[in-house]
Amino acid sequence: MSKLIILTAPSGAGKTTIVRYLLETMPEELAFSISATTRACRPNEVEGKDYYYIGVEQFQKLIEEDAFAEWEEVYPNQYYGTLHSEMNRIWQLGKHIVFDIDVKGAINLKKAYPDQSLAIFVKPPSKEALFERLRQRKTENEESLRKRLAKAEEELTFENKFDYILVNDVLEVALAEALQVVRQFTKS
Ligand SMILES: Nc1ncnc2c1ncn2[C@@H]1O[C@H](COP(=O)(O)OP(=O)(O)OP(=O)(O)O)[C@@H](O)[C@H]1O
Ligand SMILES: Nc1nc2c(ncn2[C@@H]2O[C@H](COP(=O)(O)O)[C@@H](O)[C@H]2O)c(=O)[nH]1
Repeated sequence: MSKLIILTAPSGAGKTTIVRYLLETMPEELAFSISATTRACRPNEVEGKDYYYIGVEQFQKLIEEDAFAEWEEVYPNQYYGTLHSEMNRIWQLGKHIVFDIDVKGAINLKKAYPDQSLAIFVKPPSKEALFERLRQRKTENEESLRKRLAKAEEELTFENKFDYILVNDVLEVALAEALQVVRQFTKS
């Protein structure tokens, strides 16, 4: 049976880094769920690989058409969502689906697929480390950085809602632990 591996965390905790490693290490078994988003494409990102970049109007039309398995307005006027069509695409490949989604989206997806999903909360070693990682990544301007840090404060209180808490302190340790947990889950 195809399974759902959901990685969630406050912005900057390292879930994209961990997701990329899992996909590179288990390419035959795992595929990434490419979300739709209304946020702008970053210089290092690729349409149809990192996200499907769409406008707010199109996003709202898709909501009305019930095209999303889950969606959230993660930041004001920035929508992100998992399309049913994307999940079907990966199921047709016969692979397990890996998600990189926000905390509320992860809770909703887990509720929708309780028997076949593993929801992993990636936890930074400290708030200071999280803030520093986000600043160092240099993807955000002052305003979006402030919004992400404010939201992170709230999201850090949700860790007990998930199946597994993965502390991402030393990256190599976290990657090895993530791989072990995912291998065990996909075999079960
Ligand atoms: N263990 C670690 N130690 C130091 N830096 C790290 C570690 N893990 C990830 N990073 C770095 O921290 C930054 C944030 O990581 P990443 O982009 O993976 O976070 P994220 O949780 O996916 O954030 P977002 O939700 O904003 O997309 C990146 O620059 C990444 O290289
Ligand atoms: N609920 C959902 N959240 C999603 C989805 N795709 C990504 N995300 C989350 O949004 C934030 C911001 O991402 P960024 O790429 O702008 O840094 C982060 O927490 C992602 O995990 C989705 O389909 N649904």
